[in-house]
Amino acid sequence: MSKKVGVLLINLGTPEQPTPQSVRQFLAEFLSDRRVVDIPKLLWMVILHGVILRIRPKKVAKLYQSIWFDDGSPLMHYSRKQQRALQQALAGQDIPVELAMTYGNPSMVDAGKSLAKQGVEHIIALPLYPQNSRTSTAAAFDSLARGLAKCPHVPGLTWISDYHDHPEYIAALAASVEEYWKAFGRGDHLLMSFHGIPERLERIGDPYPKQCRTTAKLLAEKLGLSSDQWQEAFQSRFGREEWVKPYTDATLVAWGQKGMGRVDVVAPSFSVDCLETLEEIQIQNKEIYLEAGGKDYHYIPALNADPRHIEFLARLVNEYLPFK
Ligand SMILES: C=CC1=C(C)c2cc3[nH]c(cc4nc(cc5[nH]c(cc1n2)c(C)c5CCC(=O)O)C(CCC(=O)O)=C4C)c(C)c3C=C
Ligand SMILES: [Fe+2]
Ligand SMILES: [Fe+2]
Repeated sequence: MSKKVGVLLINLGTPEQPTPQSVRQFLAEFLSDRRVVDIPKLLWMVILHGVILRIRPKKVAKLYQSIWFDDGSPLMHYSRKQQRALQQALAGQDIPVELAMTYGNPSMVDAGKSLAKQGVEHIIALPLYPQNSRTSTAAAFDSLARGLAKCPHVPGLTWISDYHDHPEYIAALAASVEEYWKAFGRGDHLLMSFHGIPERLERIGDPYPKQCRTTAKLLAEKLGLSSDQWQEAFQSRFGREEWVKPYTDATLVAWGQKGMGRVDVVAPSFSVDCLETLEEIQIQNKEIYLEAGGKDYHYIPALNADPRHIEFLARLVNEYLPFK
């Protein structure tokens, strides 16, 4: 038995415009998701609507403005590029590729309809999160399930839960670091900065932090780095809870205060560049490091639509093909 297969690339979502209204709409949907914030619902709704959505959108809209591209949000720009490139890579196999966001547009429903129109009866869903967390991957799964609930029938489904230790993913990351070093010289230390999650979630079984540590170790091994040449850290802390440590910003302050030389930063939990890499890592964290006394700081871009990344994604899809 064989059915036509299609690929659904999934990422987080992003505001339509770098304006407070648009950012508020995005944050309201994202931060209302119980997979992302799981404190008691009534309390959280009061904090979210009473405080956070009144203050944060204005501040964060300015940050988006500082990195916005001519054609929109960087996350959307690179996600579209990935979709087109993967579509091309899989064209010979007649496998269509659609893009959907967990929050906002393009929606799961629109992407599903488009795949159905192209005759797809089995979807390979590929969340572009190398490491699996309830706050990202599981949230994407819920969003897909909500989308499918609106469809007349549910197609076959293959869910790629993570690829944090896939040798070709590690090789693509290592090649991007080496290429960067070849073009711009090499720092004394490599900081691998992953998006953080609350520490409490790791204690109750979220596999994400452990998978990040594995990715970091494998990348260091592939690059031939000794333990004093690299470190992993976790960024983008939100709220008052303790998040997984070490924190990226605190690490950079400590390194700067020691008067360390050049630091290179790579972000292996981000498939595409976005606010958290282009603004938080490339702008904010650079300032933090230099102000603390560090000498030089470079951000190594995400894999985005790099040919090696697309080749890896095409291979991953092929490894998960249900009908061989
Ligand atoms: C409780 C808060 C958050 C958790 C948990 C969280 C997990 C998480 N997020 C990503 C990937 C991205 N997050 C991005 C932005 C972003 N993240 C949070 C909060 C949590 N994330 C907020 C509030 C924001 C918006 C910006 C802000 O207000 O500070 C983005 C970038 C989006 C963009 O438009 O560019 C990405 C990507 C992962 C992978 C993850 C868990 C592993
Ligand atoms: Fe986030
Ligand atoms: Fe951030």
